[in-house]
Amino acid sequence: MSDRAMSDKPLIEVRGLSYRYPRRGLVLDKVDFHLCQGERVALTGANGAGKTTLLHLLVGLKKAKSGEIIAFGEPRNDEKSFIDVRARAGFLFQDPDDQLFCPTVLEDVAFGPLNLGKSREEALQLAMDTLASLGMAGFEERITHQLSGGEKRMITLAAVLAMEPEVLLLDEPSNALDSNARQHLIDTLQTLPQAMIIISHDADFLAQLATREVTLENAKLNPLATGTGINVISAEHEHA
Ligand SMILES: Nc1ncnc2c1ncn2[C@@H]1O[C@H](COP(=O)(O)OP(=O)(O)OP(=O)(O)O)[C@@H](O)[C@H]1O
Repeated sequence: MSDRAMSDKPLIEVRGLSYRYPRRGLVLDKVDFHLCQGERVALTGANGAGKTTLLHLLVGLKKAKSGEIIAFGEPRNDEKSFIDVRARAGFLFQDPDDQLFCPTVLEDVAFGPLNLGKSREEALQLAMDTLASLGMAGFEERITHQLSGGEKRMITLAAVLAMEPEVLLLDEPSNALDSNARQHLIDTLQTLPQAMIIISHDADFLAQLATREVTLENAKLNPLATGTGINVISAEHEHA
């Protein structure tokens, strides 16, 4: 089945996207990409290849030098239009400390839903339910900045999922997780309905999750893996 067969209309589509940092060569050179319903796309490439930069561009945290971003059916090119994208695409940052800023875990996880207009009661319930679904019940009153790296990673995932996003953008989600937590994360992500882009250097993690793989090399995005050789899951099979 072709990549597009899951849905006629991609949730996110990028055409000819280019980006360069000041005084640097192109980190992305006319990149084309699409994410459709039902897909879990592995985004791979060497350190510094531009993977995080691409995800930042998709949600407007950086502004492309040229090219188009169409998200949820609309062209996105100014800050106002990207606010809507960020409400609908849950971004798990590479460093949990960039994402956690409230005193307690419960406040951190409830922050997103509150910000999206839920009542305090609804947001707190959603936060508690999400924490429980990730095996993190009991962490509600913990002081966020005192958590271990792996605990912070799971709390940031809860904070993202509590916003009930349509798409997940996960930047190295298995970093800092022990083998039990990592397997629990894999099991959780396998059950989620959202389409997702997963950046990871963990080939086994991707092999258990990804329905296809794209890789960044020399600023170009290629549809086939050159390095990891992960065995991708057939989206057709998964969603039959
Ligand atoms: N603010 C910045 N100014 C200049 N160069 C930057 C900046 N941020 C990132 N870069 C450079 O851009 C390149 C791409 O960075 P990016 O973080 O997107 O890579 P990555 O593929 O996610 O890497 P990793 O796998 O190591 O996380 C790297 O060479 C990085 O050093």
